Amino acid sequence: MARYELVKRSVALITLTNPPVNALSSAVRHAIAKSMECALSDPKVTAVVICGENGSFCGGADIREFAGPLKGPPLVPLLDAIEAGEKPVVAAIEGVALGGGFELALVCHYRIAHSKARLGLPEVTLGILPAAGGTQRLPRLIGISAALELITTGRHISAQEALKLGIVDQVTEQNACEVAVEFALRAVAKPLLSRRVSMPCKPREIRSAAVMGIKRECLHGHEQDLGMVPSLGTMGRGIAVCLARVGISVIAVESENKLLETGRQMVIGMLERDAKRRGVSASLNLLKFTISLQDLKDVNLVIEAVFEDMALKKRVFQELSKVCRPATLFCTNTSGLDVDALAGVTDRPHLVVGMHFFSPAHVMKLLEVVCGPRSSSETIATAMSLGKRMGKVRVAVGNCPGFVGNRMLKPYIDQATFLLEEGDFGFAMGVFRMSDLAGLDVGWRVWKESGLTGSDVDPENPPRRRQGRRYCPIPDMVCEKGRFGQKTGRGWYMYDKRGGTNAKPDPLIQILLETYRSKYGIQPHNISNQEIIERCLFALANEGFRILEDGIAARPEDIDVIYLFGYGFPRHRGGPMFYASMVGLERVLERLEHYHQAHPDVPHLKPSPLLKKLVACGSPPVQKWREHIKTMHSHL
Ligand SMILES: CCCCCCC/C=C/C(=O)SCCNC(=O)CCNC(=O)[C@H](O)C(C)(C)COP(=O)(O)OP(=O)(O)OC[C@H]1O[C@@H](n2cnc3c(N)ncnc32)[C@H](O)[C@@H]1OP(=O)(O)O
Repeated sequence: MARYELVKRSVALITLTNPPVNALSSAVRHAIAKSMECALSDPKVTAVVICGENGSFCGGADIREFAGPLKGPPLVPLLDAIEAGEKPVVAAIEGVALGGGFELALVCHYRIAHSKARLGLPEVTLGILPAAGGTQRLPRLIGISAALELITTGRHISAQEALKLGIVDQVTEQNACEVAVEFALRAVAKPLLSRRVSMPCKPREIRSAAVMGIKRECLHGHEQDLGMVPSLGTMGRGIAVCLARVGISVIAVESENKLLETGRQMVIGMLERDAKRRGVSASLNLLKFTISLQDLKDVNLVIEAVFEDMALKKRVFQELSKVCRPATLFCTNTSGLDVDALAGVTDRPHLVVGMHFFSPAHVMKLLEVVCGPRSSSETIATAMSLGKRMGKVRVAVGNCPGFVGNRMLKPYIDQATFLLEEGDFGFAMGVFRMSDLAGLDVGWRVWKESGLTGSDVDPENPPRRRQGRRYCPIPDMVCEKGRFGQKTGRGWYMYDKRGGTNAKPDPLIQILLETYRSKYGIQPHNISNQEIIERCLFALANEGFRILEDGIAARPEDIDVIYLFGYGFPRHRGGPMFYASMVGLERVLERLEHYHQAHPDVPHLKPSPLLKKLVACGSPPVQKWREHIKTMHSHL
């Protein structure tokens, strides 16, 4: 009822043999159980392939046994044991994988399908529901709506559709069994945890954490001696407070005794005020301050919150790799740098994850958990669970420049500055106040690093264009005057003091704009509120559609949560994606097309393919968009 053989010296090949469709009779279930036992206990076996004889994987429960009493091993524990096994199991699907046969494939860690294979859960056509885990595993794998559709219709799908939905890992024209054996050999060294569809990964318990910050001023010194110059900055202080107030022991790293004392006083002050407000005693005994990285050797997790500089962060992670236990998780609070590049310099890339807090970290609710391609499911689950314990609204996102929130901000801010260039200064100033608050130098540094501005860029050749697209240099001109926003008391607005929050229009900015416009012969014109809103918000949502296409966010609701909790998007509008759906996707598309025609050198205004596709499909409601998205990030 199942043949067991060793192929390629280390792969156990289990072939179901129950003609005509290798249905899961009691004898077949018994044979699978025995074969798996052999495979898992034989040290020569490093991987397993399950296939079916005569070009058919498995037609499901053996309907010939339906009339009698259940005999032989029950299917559900058998399938659970296959999934839980410590050796990779690959399903080689030829012909059909239906009902229980499909459920058998779902417990395998990888699925290879022949191009002519068909898969489905036809139970509904027999008046029953999939009873061997299909109703749980399939939604986890492909999302609730797509799974519900397959479960409730019993529709058979092709191998190609299964690939598109993310059910199979590879489709082949060749012998699926041979391809699966080769695949299994390559899967041997890979972690299995994230391949177990049914098992929500268990997070680790975090009892102790370290928070490291390095202020910008220490950057130069740090280049000479990494270990001794860390210093807890604003983000580090906020994160340390968040950790201590939920009972986690925190080691805060400072660079020198003077800074140590200042940092200690600030954190203790924050915790005492916080405890007073909440009517509890401050958890000061959980805090330790140190200037020695050696003190981090036993912590469960480190949150790096150093100055936003890739080279510096890399050095910090290299140093941490030397000091910390091999199991310590490394989290980075970067707001947009490549998490995988940081993982790559450590001795534990699977234990590296982004935890992007928003400033001030002890107040702002949002936490983006950035999943690098090598972050393990356990690492991600731990970061998500820690965020929950800290009372954060957590969204798992993919790894790309700016992740979700800051990536979408770019086209939004670009539009605001282009509007500033074209029109008068009298429109709603949300973008500019926000930029003053965040610090104008942050974006300026990123633009310099990406070659958009700086001493080696000729601003006049060609003017107002960079890298083949429209570019507005006004923000650079503001920064060149040392106006970095609230922290310098001057930015787009003027403030009564450094760090002041009371923004007043600054005549110097008005003069700067007038001089700039006359230099480039720009005739300012009135810009309607409608155009301002459409160009800023539709460009924002348009980037959101691209983020969904790229698999950086799993669903539009995640983007909305990020904007509601991290960027002050008006609650009653529901977030940029919900807002776009309320305006009407046809309208958003039509306006973006209009603005892109008027500004062909602004690629962010070009409607994204997903937006076009959704409109072509009749503008489905937000919760249905996922069905139209091809790319799915396996961790999200
Ligand atoms: C009891 C403990 C286990 C708990 C179960 C847990 C949950 C699992 C539930 C299920 O799996 S329910 C069963 C789901 N499977 C099906 O509904 C498949 C039904 N079959 C088909 O759709 C088709 O037969 C086919 C597989 C697509 C093949 O179609 P084709 O047109 O190529 O050939 P057919 O003439 O239809 O069939 C050929 C031959 O195969 C026999 N057969 C098909 N499926 C089964 C089966 N599941 N069990 C036993 N036999 C099956 C079919 O009767 C034909 O036989 P003959 O008439 O030629 O003798």
